[in-house]
Amino acid sequence: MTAQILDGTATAAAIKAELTQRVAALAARGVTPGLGTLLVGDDPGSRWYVAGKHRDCAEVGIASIQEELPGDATQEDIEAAVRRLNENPACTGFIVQLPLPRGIDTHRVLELIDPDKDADGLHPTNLGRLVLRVNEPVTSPLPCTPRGIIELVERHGVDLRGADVVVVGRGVTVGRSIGLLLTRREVNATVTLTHTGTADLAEHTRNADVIVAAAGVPGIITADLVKPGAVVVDVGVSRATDPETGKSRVVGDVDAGVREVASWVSPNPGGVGPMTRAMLLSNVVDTAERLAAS
Ligand SMILES: Nc1nc2c(c(=O)[nH]1)N[C@@H](CN(C=O)c1ccc(C(=O)N[C@@H](CCC(=O)O)C(=O)O)cc1)CN2
Repeated sequence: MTAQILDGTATAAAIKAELTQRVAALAARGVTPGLGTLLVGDDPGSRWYVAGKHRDCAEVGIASIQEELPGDATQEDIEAAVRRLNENPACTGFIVQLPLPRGIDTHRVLELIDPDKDADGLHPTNLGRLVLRVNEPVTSPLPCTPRGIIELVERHGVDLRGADVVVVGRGVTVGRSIGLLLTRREVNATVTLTHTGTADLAEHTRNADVIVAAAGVPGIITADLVKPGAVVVDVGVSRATDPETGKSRVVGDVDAGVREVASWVSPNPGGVGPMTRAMLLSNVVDTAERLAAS
């Protein structure tokens, strides 16, 4: 068996085309959604990611609001910038690009974001809403990567209802939050969360219909850990030097050999990353639509 590809680049492009239509419909009602970003310091990687978010915005017609602070900005400077974005009526939702410089209390900064403007969907209030409102429609921003993973899998025709999903990794952006979405009634999967303290990882993954690999350990998911025909989503982002080109490149958690066993595999890069970006835009458009309807 050679696995089929869960193509995040193509799926994200389709979602962006849908969002372009929704933004045009909002524009016809006099509403322009705006994404704000706060970038602190001059890390080239973070700058590149932020630039990508604004390119995505331009593509679908979302306005861009950019706040930038130098690397020696104080906690107070950063919190003041968050308050400006909270109060800016042109800003429908915003993100604080992570990581923040050493010495900054990141939790304090992130908790200051107005939950209704939390485009990353990771504010404690929004995660708490997902915990508490399990049987109600979601009316708050959703965590982008988990939402992107579910969209990626479902848009390729994979039915998650009743599926046994094993998540590997307990980080906040994926491991901790994805179960909140997968176990909602509209998805109805059963979720096992594994981590570095799991006694026998293989025992869990070998029984899984779907594996979400978000451990950040290159190649941790090898073919012998995968049930034949399972769906494997590669979320891990590590960097390694390519021995042929000498250049740094992204390496995921899923070993190449898994493609011989699985039914579907997400490439990395080109899988979950582009979907996360598309879901950031979706959160902004969803919020703008909710505001326009209220
Ligand atoms: N406030 C946030 N900060 C950070 C986040 C986040 O979601 N919110 N995530 C990362 C960086 N990031 C977005 O900010 C991000 C990383 C990677 C990708 C992506 O599409 N990657 C490509 C591969 C790119 C490469 O080859 O280097 C892919 O997977 O195909 C998008 C966004 C930390 N900070």
